[in-house]
Amino acid sequence: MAATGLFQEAGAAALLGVLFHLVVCQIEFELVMFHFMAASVFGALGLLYTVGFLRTAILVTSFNTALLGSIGIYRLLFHRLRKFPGPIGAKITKFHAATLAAKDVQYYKELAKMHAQYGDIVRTGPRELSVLRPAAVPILYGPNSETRKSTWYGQTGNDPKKCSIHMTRDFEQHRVRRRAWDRGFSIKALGTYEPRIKAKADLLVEQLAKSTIKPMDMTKWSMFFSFDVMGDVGFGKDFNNLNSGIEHPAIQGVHSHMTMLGIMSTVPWLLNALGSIPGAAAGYSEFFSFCAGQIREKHKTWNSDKYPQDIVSWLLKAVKENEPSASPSPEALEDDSRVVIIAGRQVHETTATTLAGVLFFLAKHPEKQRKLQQLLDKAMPGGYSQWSYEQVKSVSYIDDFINETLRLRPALLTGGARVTPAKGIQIEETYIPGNTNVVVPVSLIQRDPRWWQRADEFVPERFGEARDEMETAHAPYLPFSLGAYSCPGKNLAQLSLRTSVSAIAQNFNVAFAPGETGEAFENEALDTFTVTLAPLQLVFTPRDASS
Ligand code: HEM
Repeated sequence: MAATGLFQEAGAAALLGVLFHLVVCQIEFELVMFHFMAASVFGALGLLYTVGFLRTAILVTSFNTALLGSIGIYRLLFHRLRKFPGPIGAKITKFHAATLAAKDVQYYKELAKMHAQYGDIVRTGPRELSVLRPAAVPILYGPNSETRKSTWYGQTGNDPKKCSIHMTRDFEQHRVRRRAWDRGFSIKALGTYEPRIKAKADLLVEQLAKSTIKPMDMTKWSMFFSFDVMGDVGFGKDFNNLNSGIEHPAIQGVHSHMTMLGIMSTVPWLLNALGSIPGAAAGYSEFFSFCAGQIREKHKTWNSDKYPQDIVSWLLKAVKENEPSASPSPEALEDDSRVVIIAGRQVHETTATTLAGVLFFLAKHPEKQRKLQQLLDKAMPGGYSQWSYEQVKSVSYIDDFINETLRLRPALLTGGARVTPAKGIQIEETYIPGNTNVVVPVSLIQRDPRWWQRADEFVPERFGEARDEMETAHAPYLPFSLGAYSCPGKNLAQLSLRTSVSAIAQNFNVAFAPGETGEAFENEALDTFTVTLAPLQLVFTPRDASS
């Protein structure tokens, strides 16, 4: 009799598990996963206290087995994406992606294998598709796109009043807040950053001159340059990386967590849930308190008559003047200030990885390096002492070099996922249902030989004199993303890159250090949302001494 009762209770728990799934599969459950997990633990403890261990174990097991079974069957057989091809594991759970990412932290390579096996549109998660078609680019990322930021952006919490612009999923709130950011990147604002960036480039040149004694790891030094620029232009602070040759302590903690984050952020709710556990973000505490301290200091020394000299001051100005574009709370302002250095919870070292990429290609293609140097020499015959940003901008080959680097080595390998509107979207012959997370794998589409001639070769000329011949205008290219959520820092990044690359190419001949082949740098980039690079040992020979 007791056994029958227990059996009935287990059946009821299983039924509850299935019903629970049927209710929650209608909502974005990822965002309340932490609350569900916490409630489950308390519920199980309550049961343990009232009905004892054996019955609790049976009830919990029945509920969870039925819940997971129901989820698995639904996702495989009844889900609106059931007809899309992809690995079975990916159709059932995003932990499949986490397992692939954990292999070598090179998810983009796993994604390439999946596309080779399953075609242009692959189901890479229960409600996620990866689409390798140029037609998808304007539909997902174009200025008129009806898609929105996907669940991935809920990983630091989903309250638009508290999160940064990058994690703001509400379209209207995002649009209004972007104005404060865009002011910090206006032509006039960039004009105030320009001499300070040149000063950092001078410091870098000084340090590189020492490489004749000892090769320099340019993965590291590109990072030092770019963080010093962001310290100055972002906060009005000297991070002192270039002088000391040591990473600022506030960013060390963030850096050491990148691999783990690269893996965990493949599961949209995991970081959100872990981040809700007190103490889980301890690695970030120094960085968080650094940013909070900077805001406090700026509040104290605020002078409303002074033209803002850095990006955070532009954001603070919007707050002080009660602008609609202002960060809506002190928490949101702090999170925004963190975006200057990191996006989401990943280090925002996009400019650094691009600079290191340009230096890699300079060393790998000496003939292209010479071409760049000759063009710079022609524009500034008096050498570096005659350097001017106007002249650098007149050398369009420098932009071609940067663009080609960003094509072959985009700083965001996979790109941001977007969620489709309720009515769905049509990409050529394929209808993609509503409420689906869709991503275009940037690193794959920008190398696809169907749309790029000599796709794997480094040919900067495709963005310049060979543009028509190589049909560049028709090929999918989106290293800064496009549309409403595209990078507001693009012009600043270009300013930093043009300044540093021209300074290096004018002053030095760049070559691989003895024993360095560049292979590890080329092939072992880690996919940690933004990319993490292998070391790159280079030597910089002063040009007047060698050429
Ligand atoms: C070569 C350098 C850079 C590249 C390739 C790059 C690329 C990107 C991309 C692809 C996105 C879209 C991310 C997404 O869809 O989730 C983005 C967003 C963003 N970037 Fe950059 N970025 C660069 C430099 C910068 C710099 C220097 C800043 C200055 C702070 C910056 C600030 C931002 C911000 C605030 C966003 C979020 C925009 C929004 O959600 O509205 N970026 N960037």
